[in-house]
Amino acid sequence: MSVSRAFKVLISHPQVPAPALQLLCSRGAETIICKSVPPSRDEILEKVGGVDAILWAHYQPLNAVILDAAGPQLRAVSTMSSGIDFADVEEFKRRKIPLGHTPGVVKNSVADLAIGLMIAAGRHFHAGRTDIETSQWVTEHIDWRMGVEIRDSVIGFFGFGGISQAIAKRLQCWDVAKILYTTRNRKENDVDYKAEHVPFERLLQESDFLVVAAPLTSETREKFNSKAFAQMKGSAVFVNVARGGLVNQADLHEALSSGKLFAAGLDVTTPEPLPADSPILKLPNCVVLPHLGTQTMKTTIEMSLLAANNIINAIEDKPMLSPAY
Ligand SMILES: O=C(O)C(=O)CO
Repeated sequence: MSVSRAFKVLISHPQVPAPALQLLCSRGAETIICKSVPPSRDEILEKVGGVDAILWAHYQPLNAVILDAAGPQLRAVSTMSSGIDFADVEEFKRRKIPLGHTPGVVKNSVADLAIGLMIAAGRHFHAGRTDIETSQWVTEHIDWRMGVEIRDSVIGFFGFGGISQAIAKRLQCWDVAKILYTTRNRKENDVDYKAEHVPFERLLQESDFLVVAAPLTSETREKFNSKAFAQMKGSAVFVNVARGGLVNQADLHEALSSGKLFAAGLDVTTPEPLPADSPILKLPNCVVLPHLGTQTMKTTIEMSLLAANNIINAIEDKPMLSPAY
């Protein structure tokens, strides 16, 4: 079924995959595509006036300034992301503008990457590479670069949404000792993953691998700070695939450099991009990636299609497939 009249959609980034643009066009959309990479706020503000919908394909602030510039006819916005900490959700609610996002389709690629970080951090990928580059390859030492294994480990999740569940699903055949998670409320489907809902303190104290995969909110900001790291095992591996803001990075640096924490794997940092001289990059026991969680073509196409379908539904006065509020 096609919508009854043509509608205009601002595409905030020129590299949004073609299938999403084709889908929108097949449903009567005129797409107005921004050309700048990285996206230019000036270009967005110049082109957004009068559009019916916006496909927001990056992490810049999505706030009243954009909504004002778009105008009162705006009927739908969807991000191409799971996290929406860059969007002023209260402003969308106040204006009753539907806002969509794409959590359901990011989980698999982020889960793969999280397991990669658990292993990369637990098994010294970063330090091992540096050892080769600095001719410190000393295999004759039996205790050289001893790592920790996922097998027989307690895996803890802070947040137990789609990403954590996708990781837990993958780990079912890794012979883990136990899966724990902390969320505000117990998840009914935790039995599917043999996962136990525990208070935050227990999660900290018992996890051998602690994976952060929760939204950044005022409640979760810097939840992982010196007080939290002090309660974790000295042999623990800390992994963050959510947002850098959940972690006090200076406190994490201190915990890693003082040996209070064994290792960390980070796909997200504060700030992003991380400056090349950031102290966290100098730590041998910290693997840092430049926010690559969803960087596969398969997932990027799925995200763009879900964002396009969110917009089409809202324009057709139907609920978005994946509403953010
Ligand atoms: O989709 C998101 O919000 C991500 O940050 C994926 O890494």
